Amino acid sequence: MTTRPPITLSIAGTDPSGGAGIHADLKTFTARKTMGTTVITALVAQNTHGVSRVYPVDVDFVADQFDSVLGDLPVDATKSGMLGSRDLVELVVARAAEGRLGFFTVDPVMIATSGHRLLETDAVDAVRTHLLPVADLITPNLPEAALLISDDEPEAQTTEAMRDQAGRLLERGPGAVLLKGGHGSDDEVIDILATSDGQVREFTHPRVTTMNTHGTGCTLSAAITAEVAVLGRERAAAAGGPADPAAPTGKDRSRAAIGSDLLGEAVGNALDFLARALNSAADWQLSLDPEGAHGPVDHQVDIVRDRPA
Ligand SMILES: Nc1ncnc2c1ncn2[C@@H]1O[C@H](COP(=O)(O)OP(=O)(O)O)[C@@H](O)[C@H]1O
Ligand SMILES: Cc1ncc(COP(=O)(O)O)c(N)n1
Repeated sequence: MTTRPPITLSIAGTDPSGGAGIHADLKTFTARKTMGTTVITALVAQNTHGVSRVYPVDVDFVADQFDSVLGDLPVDATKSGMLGSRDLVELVVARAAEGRLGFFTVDPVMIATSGHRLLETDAVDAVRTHLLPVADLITPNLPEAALLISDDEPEAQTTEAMRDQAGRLLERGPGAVLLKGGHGSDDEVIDILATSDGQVREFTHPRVTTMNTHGTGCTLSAAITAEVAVLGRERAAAAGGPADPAAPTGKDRSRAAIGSDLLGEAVGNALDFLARALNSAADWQLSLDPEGAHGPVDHQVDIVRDRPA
């Protein structure tokens, strides 16, 4: 009998300094016990001080990367991060519609914490109208949620307003919305998960006092994606079902297989992992020029280091 680990895919841009984007995603996929694969959308020169330049990858080469991964490997769950342009958003929508991405998390990355635009303005509408409906889960932060509702929607300032916006985003067609409250300033961070079966869950964590929050959104969406892959395969094995169905896993199929209880468990596990990673790196000073630097979280927090730091 052959076996295989859960397989995850990240569609995103790079971060050579290792804290965000594809780099954060692959580390997280590994830390959360899946085999990570990637489709790279843009090469980004960035570090803990911000983005200096974006070098977009040609659409046809992104398509070739999709063919390489999806033509060969049975992907259990996928996340998208930085897509950059409208053409790339449309390509990802087309690939999602083919039904080989497994459970599909969309992190609607628009602007880096440092303020640099990572999604062209004319691509926002394609995300709203075409990408959201093919997602099983979207994970906007407070400014992204407002912009995905409309150009003049204000950012939510209260938990009630977050619940309301999560509900309105569900109307755009994703299977679930995790509205992240990391951009607030309260002592507690509240994240709201609303699913299309009408359930709403609130997750609360103490705010960690740290400058090292670069890549938290990437890490969280990758961790949720990995958890869904792991839990989904565990459930399928426990139910005696085929681990690798011959038919593609279409949108309806992955939504049906991943109920809101499993998704709630996956989000809870992923947020706990992120809290450990944030706490572990809270006092890190990595940059040669620490003033104003936003360092990464500790993706390795659960992996024993056998040498002194
Ligand atoms: N200082 C912090 N303390 C605790 N959790 C945080 C902190 N900053 C971010 N998080 C967690 O990381 C998640 C993603 O962060 P957020 O800033 O909302 O998104 P993004 O990185 O996409 O802008 C939040 O939902 C929250 O759970
Ligand atoms: C390639 C890439 N994707 C996403 C982010 C957002 O991360 P953050 O909001 O923490 O800067 C980033 N900086 N770079």
